[in-house]
Amino acid sequence: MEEKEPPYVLINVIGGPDGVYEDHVAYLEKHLKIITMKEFLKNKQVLRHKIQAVFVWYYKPVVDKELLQSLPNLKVVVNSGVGVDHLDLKLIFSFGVKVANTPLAVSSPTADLGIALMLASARRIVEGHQIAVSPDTKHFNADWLGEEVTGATLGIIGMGGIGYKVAQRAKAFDMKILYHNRNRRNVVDEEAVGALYCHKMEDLLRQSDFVMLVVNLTPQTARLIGEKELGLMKPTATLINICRGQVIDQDALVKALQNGIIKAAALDVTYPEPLPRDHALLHLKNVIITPHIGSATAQARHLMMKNMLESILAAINGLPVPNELHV
Ligand SMILES: O=C(O)[C@H](O)CO
Repeated sequence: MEEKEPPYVLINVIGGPDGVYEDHVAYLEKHLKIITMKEFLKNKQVLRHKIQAVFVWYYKPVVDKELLQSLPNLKVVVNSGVGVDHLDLKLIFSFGVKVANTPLAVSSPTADLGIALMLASARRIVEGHQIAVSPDTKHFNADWLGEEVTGATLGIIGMGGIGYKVAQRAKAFDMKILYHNRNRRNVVDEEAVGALYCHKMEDLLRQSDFVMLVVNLTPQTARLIGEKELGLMKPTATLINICRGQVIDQDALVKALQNGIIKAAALDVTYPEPLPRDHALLHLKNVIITPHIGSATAQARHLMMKNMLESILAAINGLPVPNELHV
Protein backbone atom coordinates (compact mmCIF):
# COMPACT_ATOMS: atom_id res chain seq x y z
CA MET A 1 0.00 0.00 0.00
CA GLU A 2 1.30 3.48 -0.84
CA GLU A 3 2.35 5.45 2.27
CA LYS A 4 0.42 8.64 2.96
CA GLU A 5 2.54 11.76 2.54
CA PRO A 6 3.07 13.75 5.77
CA PRO A 7 1.59 17.27 5.88
CA TYR A 8 3.78 19.95 4.28
CA VAL A 9 4.76 22.81 6.58
CA LEU A 10 6.54 26.01 5.62
CA ILE A 11 9.26 27.35 7.91
CA ASN A 12 11.62 30.23 7.38
CA VAL A 13 15.02 28.64 7.81
CA ILE A 14 16.73 25.82 9.70
CA GLY A 15 19.54 26.74 12.10
CA GLY A 16 21.31 30.07 12.53
CA PRO A 17 20.18 32.88 14.82
CA ASP A 18 16.64 33.10 13.34
CA GLY A 19 16.17 29.49 12.40
CA VAL A 20 14.26 26.55 13.83
CA TYR A 21 16.74 24.38 15.74
CA GLU A 22 18.10 21.38 13.87
CA ASP A 23 17.14 18.92 16.62
CA HIS A 24 13.60 20.35 16.63
CA VAL A 25 13.41 19.88 12.88
CA ALA A 26 14.50 16.26 13.28
CA TYR A 27 11.64 15.79 15.77
CA LEU A 28 9.09 17.58 13.59
CA GLU A 29 10.12 15.53 10.58
CA LYS A 30 8.74 12.42 12.24
CA HIS A 31 5.30 13.90 11.57
CA LEU A 32 5.70 16.62 8.96
CA LYS A 33 7.43 17.42 5.71
CA ILE A 34 9.40 20.58 6.40
CA ILE A 35 9.81 23.05 3.56
CA THR A 36 12.10 26.03 4.06
CA MET A 37 11.30 29.38 2.49
CA LYS A 38 14.24 28.93 0.13
CA GLU A 39 12.93 25.57 -1.10
CA PHE A 40 9.45 27.03 -1.42
CA LEU A 41 10.60 29.94 -3.56
CA LYS A 42 12.61 27.60 -5.80
CA ASN A 43 9.72 25.25 -6.47
CA LYS A 44 6.72 27.42 -5.73
CA GLN A 45 4.36 26.10 -8.41
CA VAL A 46 4.40 22.56 -6.98
CA LEU A 47 4.80 23.31 -3.29
CA ARG A 48 2.17 26.04 -2.98
CA HIS A 49 -0.63 23.49 -3.32
CA LYS A 50 0.91 21.09 -0.81
CA ILE A 51 1.67 23.41 2.11
CA GLN A 52 -0.98 23.23 4.84
CA ALA A 53 0.71 25.03 7.72
CA VAL A 54 3.12 27.89 8.34
CA PHE A 55 5.42 27.56 11.32
CA VAL A 56 6.26 31.10 12.48
CA TRP A 57 9.40 30.82 14.57
CA TYR A 58 10.35 34.09 16.21
CA TYR A 59 8.39 36.33 13.83
CA LYS A 60 9.47 34.61 10.61
CA PRO A 61 8.38 34.02 7.93
CA VAL A 62 6.27 37.15 7.62
CA VAL A 63 2.70 36.06 6.92
CA ASP A 64 1.45 38.73 4.54
CA LYS A 65 -1.22 38.87 1.86
CA GLU A 66 1.17 37.71 -0.82
CA LEU A 67 2.13 34.59 1.11
CA LEU A 68 -1.48 33.83 2.04
CA GLN A 69 -2.58 34.22 -1.57
CA SER A 70 0.11 31.86 -2.72
CA LEU A 71 -0.95 29.02 -0.36
CA PRO A 72 -4.46 27.90 -1.40
CA ASN A 73 -4.52 24.86 0.92
CA LEU A 74 -3.18 26.57 4.04
CA LYS A 75 -5.09 25.54 7.17
CA VAL A 76 -3.16 27.00 10.07
CA VAL A 77 -0.46 29.46 11.09
CA VAL A 78 1.25 28.46 14.33
CA ASN A 79 3.29 30.98 16.26
CA SER A 80 6.15 30.34 18.65
CA GLY A 81 5.46 32.29 21.84
CA VAL A 82 2.37 34.02 23.07
CA GLY A 83 2.60 37.51 21.52
CA VAL A 84 1.01 37.72 18.08
CA ASP A 85 1.33 41.46 17.53
CA HIS A 86 3.46 40.74 14.43
CA LEU A 87 0.62 38.76 12.82
CA ASP A 88 -2.30 40.40 11.04
CA LEU A 89 -4.95 38.12 12.55
CA LYS A 90 -7.87 39.66 10.68
CA LEU A 91 -6.09 39.18 7.37
CA ILE A 92 -5.18 35.57 8.16
CA PHE A 93 -8.71 34.74 9.35
CA SER A 94 -10.12 36.30 6.17
CA PHE A 95 -8.37 33.52 4.25
CA GLY A 96 -10.18 30.94 6.41
CA VAL A 97 -6.88 30.06 8.10
CA LYS A 98 -6.65 29.28 11.82
CA VAL A 99 -3.98 30.72 14.15
CA ALA A 100 -2.54 29.15 17.29
CA ASN A 101 0.17 30.25 19.74
CA THR A 102 2.00 28.66 22.69
CA PRO A 103 1.00 30.41 25.94
CA LEU A 104 1.75 27.46 28.21
CA ALA A 105 5.32 27.12 27.05
CA VAL A 106 6.29 30.71 27.78
CA SER A 107 4.41 31.65 30.95
CA SER A 108 6.74 30.23 33.61
CA PRO A 109 10.08 31.24 32.08
CA THR A 110 8.82 34.74 31.30
CA ALA A 111 7.49 35.15 34.84
CA ASP A 112 10.83 33.88 36.16
CA LEU A 113 12.63 36.49 34.10
CA GLY A 114 10.36 39.26 35.41
CA ILE A 115 11.23 38.30 38.97
CA ALA A 116 14.92 37.96 38.04
CA LEU A 117 14.93 41.48 36.57
CA MET A 118 13.16 42.87 39.64
CA LEU A 119 15.71 41.28 41.97
CA ALA A 120 18.66 42.18 39.77
CA SER A 121 17.59 45.81 39.73
CA ALA A 122 16.74 45.98 43.43
CA ARG A 123 19.98 44.28 44.49
CA ARG A 124 22.12 45.95 41.78
CA ILE A 125 23.42 42.59 40.58
CA VAL A 126 24.77 43.82 37.24
CA GLU A 127 26.76 46.60 38.91
CA GLY A 128 27.88 44.13 41.56
CA HIS A 129 29.16 41.75 38.92
CA GLN A 130 31.09 44.54 37.21
CA ILE A 131 32.70 45.51 40.52
CA ALA A 132 33.52 41.91 41.43
CA VAL A 133 35.34 41.26 38.14
CA SER A 134 36.96 44.71 37.79
CA PRO A 135 40.78 44.77 37.82
CA ASP A 136 40.43 47.69 40.24
CA THR A 137 39.35 46.19 43.59
CA LYS A 138 38.85 49.45 45.49
CA HIS A 139 35.04 49.29 45.25
CA PHE A 140 34.92 45.60 46.19
CA ASN A 141 33.49 46.13 49.65
CA ALA A 142 30.21 47.62 48.61
CA ASP A 143 29.79 51.18 49.77
CA TRP A 144 26.43 51.28 48.02
CA LEU A 145 23.20 49.65 48.99
CA GLY A 146 20.36 47.94 47.21
CA GLU A 147 16.72 47.54 48.22
CA GLU A 148 14.84 44.52 49.52
CA VAL A 149 11.77 43.32 47.71
CA THR A 150 10.37 41.59 50.80
CA GLY A 151 7.37 43.55 51.98
CA ALA A 152 7.51 45.94 49.02
CA THR A 153 4.52 46.53 46.74
CA LEU A 154 4.52 44.98 43.29
CA GLY A 155 2.01 46.34 40.79
CA ILE A 156 1.36 43.93 37.91
CA ILE A 157 -0.22 45.46 34.82
CA GLY A 158 -1.73 42.62 32.79
CA MET A 159 -2.89 39.62 34.82
CA GLY A 160 -3.06 36.90 32.17
CA GLY A 161 -1.10 33.65 32.30
CA ILE A 162 2.31 35.29 32.75
CA GLY A 163 1.12 38.03 35.10
CA TYR A 164 -0.49 35.48 37.36
CA LYS A 165 2.69 33.41 37.52
CA VAL A 166 4.59 36.58 38.46
CA ALA A 167 2.11 37.07 41.31
CA GLN A 168 2.56 33.47 42.50
CA ARG A 169 6.31 34.00 42.64
CA ALA A 170 6.07 37.42 44.30
CA LYS A 171 3.88 35.96 47.02
CA ALA A 172 6.85 33.88 48.13
CA PHE A 173 8.71 37.15 48.77
CA ASP A 174 5.87 38.40 50.98
CA MET A 175 5.28 41.23 48.54
CA LYS A 176 2.06 43.19 48.61
CA ILE A 177 0.55 42.54 45.19
CA LEU A 178 -1.65 44.94 43.25
CA TYR A 179 -2.86 44.27 39.74
CA HIS A 180 -4.64 46.01 36.94
CA ASN A 181 -6.24 44.10 34.09
CA ARG A 182 -9.06 44.62 31.61
CA ASN A 183 -11.03 41.97 33.45
CA ARG A 184 -10.85 41.31 37.15
CA ARG A 185 -9.76 37.76 38.07
CA ASN A 186 -12.09 35.68 40.20
CA VAL A 187 -11.84 35.87 43.97
CA VAL A 188 -10.30 32.40 44.27
CA ASP A 189 -7.43 33.42 41.97
CA GLU A 190 -6.97 36.72 43.80
CA GLU A 191 -6.95 35.14 47.23
CA ALA A 192 -4.54 32.37 46.21
CA VAL A 193 -1.84 34.97 45.58
CA GLY A 194 -3.15 37.74 47.83
CA ALA A 195 -3.56 40.14 44.91
CA LEU A 196 -5.68 43.29 45.17
CA TYR A 197 -7.40 44.57 42.05
CA CYS A 198 -6.92 48.20 41.03
CA HIS A 199 -9.72 49.20 38.73
CA LYS A 200 -7.72 52.32 37.83
CA MET A 201 -4.16 51.80 36.63
CA GLU A 202 -3.31 55.18 38.16
CA ASP A 203 -3.94 53.83 41.66
CA LEU A 204 -1.54 50.97 41.06
CA LEU A 205 1.12 53.32 39.67
CA ARG A 206 0.90 55.62 42.69
CA GLN A 207 1.25 52.84 45.26
CA SER A 208 3.77 50.41 43.76
CA ASP A 209 7.48 50.11 44.50
CA PHE A 210 7.90 47.87 41.46
CA VAL A 211 5.63 48.07 38.42
CA MET A 212 5.76 45.11 36.06
CA LEU A 213 4.28 45.27 32.55
CA VAL A 214 2.83 41.99 31.28
CA VAL A 215 0.23 43.02 28.69
CA ASN A 216 -0.23 41.97 25.08
CA LEU A 217 0.72 44.67 22.60
CA THR A 218 -2.49 45.94 21.01
CA PRO A 219 -3.60 49.38 19.78
CA GLN A 220 -5.00 49.90 23.31
CA THR A 221 -1.73 49.09 25.10
CA ALA A 222 0.74 50.81 22.76
CA ARG A 223 2.44 53.59 24.78
CA LEU A 224 0.36 52.65 27.80
CA ILE A 225 3.13 54.06 29.99
CA GLY A 226 4.08 57.58 29.00
CA GLU A 227 5.09 60.82 30.68
CA LYS A 228 1.85 61.13 32.66
CA GLU A 229 1.95 57.55 33.97
CA LEU A 230 5.64 57.75 34.86
CA GLY A 231 4.88 60.97 36.70
CA LEU A 232 2.40 59.12 38.89
CA MET A 233 4.98 56.55 39.98
CA LYS A 234 7.00 56.97 43.16
CA PRO A 235 10.47 58.51 42.66
CA THR A 236 11.77 55.38 44.39
CA ALA A 237 9.94 52.98 42.04
CA THR A 238 11.31 50.62 39.40
CA LEU A 239 9.60 49.85 36.09
CA ILE A 240 10.04 46.33 34.72
CA ASN A 241 8.95 45.41 31.20
CA ILE A 242 8.70 41.78 30.08
CA CYS A 243 6.06 42.17 27.36
CA ARG A 244 6.74 44.49 24.40
CA GLY A 245 8.89 47.62 24.10
CA GLN A 246 6.13 49.59 22.38
CA VAL A 247 4.04 49.51 25.57
CA ILE A 248 6.33 52.23 26.94
CA ASP A 249 6.96 55.67 25.47
CA GLN A 250 10.73 55.25 25.53
CA ASP A 251 11.58 58.94 25.16
CA ALA A 252 9.44 59.67 28.21
CA LEU A 253 11.12 56.80 30.06
CA VAL A 254 14.60 58.14 29.32
CA LYS A 255 13.59 61.58 30.67
CA ALA A 256 11.99 60.04 33.77
CA LEU A 257 15.14 58.03 34.50
CA GLN A 258 17.45 60.99 33.88
CA ASN A 259 15.40 63.35 36.04
CA GLY A 260 14.71 61.08 39.01
CA ILE A 261 10.98 60.84 38.25
CA ILE A 262 11.41 57.09 38.80
CA LYS A 263 14.40 55.30 40.25
CA ALA A 264 15.22 52.56 37.76
CA ALA A 265 14.07 50.38 34.88
CA ALA A 266 14.67 46.73 34.04
CA LEU A 267 13.72 45.89 30.48
CA ASP A 268 13.67 42.61 28.61
CA VAL A 269 12.08 44.33 25.65
CA THR A 270 12.70 47.62 23.87
CA TYR A 271 11.74 49.31 20.67
CA PRO A 272 13.45 48.60 18.34
CA GLU A 273 15.36 45.46 19.24
CA PRO A 274 18.25 45.78 19.47
CA LEU A 275 18.39 49.48 20.33
CA PRO A 276 20.84 51.60 18.33
CA ARG A 277 24.14 51.51 20.20
CA ASP A 278 24.00 55.22 21.00
CA HIS A 279 20.52 55.02 22.54
CA ALA A 280 20.33 56.74 25.93
CA LEU A 281 18.77 53.69 27.60
CA LEU A 282 21.96 51.74 26.99
CA HIS A 283 24.03 54.29 28.84
CA LEU A 284 22.03 54.95 31.99
CA LYS A 285 23.35 53.38 35.18
CA ASN A 286 19.86 52.86 36.56
CA VAL A 287 18.79 50.63 33.65
CA ILE A 288 19.23 46.90 33.12
CA ILE A 289 18.47 45.49 29.68
CA THR A 290 18.29 41.88 28.51
CA PRO A 291 17.86 40.87 24.86
CA HIS A 292 14.21 39.70 24.86
CA ILE A 293 14.91 36.39 26.60
CA GLY A 294 11.62 35.80 28.43
CA SER A 295 11.11 32.44 26.76
CA ALA A 296 14.76 31.67 26.03
CA THR A 297 15.11 28.41 27.91
CA ALA A 298 15.74 25.00 26.40
CA GLN A 299 12.58 23.66 28.09
CA ALA A 300 10.34 26.45 26.82
CA ARG A 301 11.61 26.24 23.26
CA HIS A 302 11.11 22.47 23.25
CA LEU A 303 7.57 22.74 24.61
CA MET A 304 6.80 25.51 22.12
CA MET A 305 7.83 23.32 19.24
CA LYS A 306 5.75 20.40 20.61
CA ASN A 307 2.69 22.61 21.11
CA MET A 308 3.08 24.02 17.61
CA LEU A 309 3.23 20.50 16.19
CA GLU A 310 0.07 19.51 18.13
CA SER A 311 -1.81 22.52 16.77
CA ILE A 312 -0.68 21.78 13.20
CA LEU A 313 -1.74 18.14 13.36
CA ALA A 314 -5.10 19.02 14.92
CA ALA A 315 -5.86 21.70 12.31
CA ILE A 316 -4.92 19.44 9.43
CA ASN A 317 -7.01 16.59 10.79
CA GLY A 318 -10.04 18.80 11.42
CA LEU A 319 -9.82 18.43 15.22
CA PRO A 320 -10.15 21.20 17.84
CA VAL A 321 -6.92 23.17 17.64
CA PRO A 322 -5.08 23.58 20.96
CA ASN A 323 -4.36 27.25 21.76
CA GLU A 324 -6.39 28.47 18.81
CA LEU A 325 -6.82 32.25 18.74
CA HIS A 326 -10.07 33.94 17.84
CA VAL A 327 -10.86 37.48 16.71
O1 LIG B 1 5.60 36.56 22.90
C1 LIG B 1 6.37 35.77 23.43
O2 LIG B 1 6.03 34.67 23.82
C2 LIG B 1 7.81 36.14 23.60
O3 LIG B 1 7.97 37.50 23.81
C3 LIG B 1 8.60 35.74 22.39
O4 LIG B 1 8.24 36.55 21.33
